[in-house]
Amino acid sequence: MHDELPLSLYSAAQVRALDARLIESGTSGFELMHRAARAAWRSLRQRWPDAGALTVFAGGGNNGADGYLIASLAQRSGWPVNVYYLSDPEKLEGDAAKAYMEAKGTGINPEPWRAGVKLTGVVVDALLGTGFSGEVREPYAKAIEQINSCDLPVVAVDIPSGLNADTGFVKDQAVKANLTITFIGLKLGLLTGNGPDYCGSIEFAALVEEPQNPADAMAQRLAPRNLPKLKPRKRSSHKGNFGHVLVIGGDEGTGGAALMASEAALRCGAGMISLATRPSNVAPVLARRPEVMVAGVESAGKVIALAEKADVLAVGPGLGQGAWSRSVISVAASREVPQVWDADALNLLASQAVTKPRGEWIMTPHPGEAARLLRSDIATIQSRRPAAARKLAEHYGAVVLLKGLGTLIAAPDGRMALCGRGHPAMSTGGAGDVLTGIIAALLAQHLSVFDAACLGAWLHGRAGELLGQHGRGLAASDLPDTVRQLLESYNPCLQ
Ligand SMILES: NC(=O)C1=CN([C@@H]2O[C@H](COP(=O)(O)OP(=O)(O)OC[C@H]3O[C@@H](n4cnc5c(N)ncnc54)[C@H](O)[C@@H]3O)[C@@H](O)[C@H]2O)[C@H](O)CC1
Ligand SMILES: [K+]
Repeated sequence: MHDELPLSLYSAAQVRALDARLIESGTSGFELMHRAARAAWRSLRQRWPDAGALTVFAGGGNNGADGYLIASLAQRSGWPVNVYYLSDPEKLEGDAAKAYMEAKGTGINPEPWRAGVKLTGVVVDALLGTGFSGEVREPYAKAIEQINSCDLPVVAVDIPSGLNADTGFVKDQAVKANLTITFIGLKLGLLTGNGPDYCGSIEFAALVEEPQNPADAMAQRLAPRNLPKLKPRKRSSHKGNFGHVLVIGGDEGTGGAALMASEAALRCGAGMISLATRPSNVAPVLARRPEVMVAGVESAGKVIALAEKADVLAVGPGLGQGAWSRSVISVAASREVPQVWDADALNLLASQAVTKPRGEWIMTPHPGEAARLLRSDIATIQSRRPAAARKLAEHYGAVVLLKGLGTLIAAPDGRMALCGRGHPAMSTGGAGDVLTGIIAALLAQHLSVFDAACLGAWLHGRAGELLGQHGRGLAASDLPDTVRQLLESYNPCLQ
């Protein structure tokens, strides 16, 4: 996966600002373009050394200019090159005009793109980069369709054309690349939403030596080198040092969800785990996990006593939304201890059947729950994931873990992280309940709400990848053991 990529993630506008700063500080834009073209050509040749030919689709801006320069490099290396332009290059200005002239100077004869032109070798998508906005206009849309229908390798320059670099959203169509080489700043949209499906593998070229300043970026990508850590355990430790998690959930018939959350909290190191659930779930939980202090509760009364002993609450797994659910969740809302709310807890909050908790808390909505919480719809949420996560965080005063490809973690103070880990095999019942338990255990072991959400997301996603290697049929209850091993390998229990 992408662990060698930079940690800072940028919007297109932030990259353009970085660009401008580099140019102001003396590096010419044309020089940056040459560096970009050389980096792209180097990656392309490494990946397809025997392709022997290039077909470049050039747009009407500097992304197109990159394409002209890449074509020049290929031409000089003896590869036959076809360049098809989507905007009249004679109208290009500044550096882009210079790039076009350079291509012509190497004997390239760019032609206007039209449907049915012949594609050979490796296809280079230099149509749209950070200057793309709105919906892909014609004839770009048809050119993208032709690129996507050819069975040749496709390299996207900076961004797959048609992909929104800030949100990872694709409105109609975008280039489906085998490889994306992106420059100066890694764009957030390449790693979230539709981005991973369109980028193929991602390579990054900084083009300059200057280290990146995270303050300039929109988000930080989570990787082993920047993950939050639990403190090593003293030999004199006892279970009270590692917190008492109370899971509130498990309506009739959904006790398994509450059990999985409890099991995950256990496997992630919480000192004690209690579970407040429907009485009918008590026996099966005890049978499976005697370590979990399970109590059958009919309504809020008994939950209050349990909640008073808990350091952390995990609310929602298998909770349901009926009268019993509304009664027991009201206890959580009244408590000040750190909490993680998921699933039906969020649905009850969205329907205003309960108020949000009083203390620090984390919500872990999937896009559907986020839509309900924002009175919106899934398509809208997915079209602006970063903004949706941020809006939820501000509105509810919570750390928001917005699930979906490229999980986003947003804090009310504006911090944002992205977890690129995960696997399609994790699309299985219970995976979310396990995440809730993991996060609760990390809160119980004294991580902050933002750090617990970040580390929890990463452990969960990475464990899913490891188990996903065995294909479909990943059972959510397989995750906690793998998470436990991952945690130990990344953050050893003893000094
Ligand atoms: N020093 C630099 O600037 C460097 C830039 N790099 C490359 O340049 C692009 C950004 O170039 P820019 O000219 O700002 O924009 P684009 O080329 O991405 O796009 C502008 C181009 O696209 C047309 N357009 C915009 N939206 C649409 C749409 N919805 N449908 C159709 N056409 C659209 C617009 O009319 C213009 O013609 C950056 O990505 C890099 O590739 C260098 O790599 C580094 C130095
Ligand atoms: K592009």
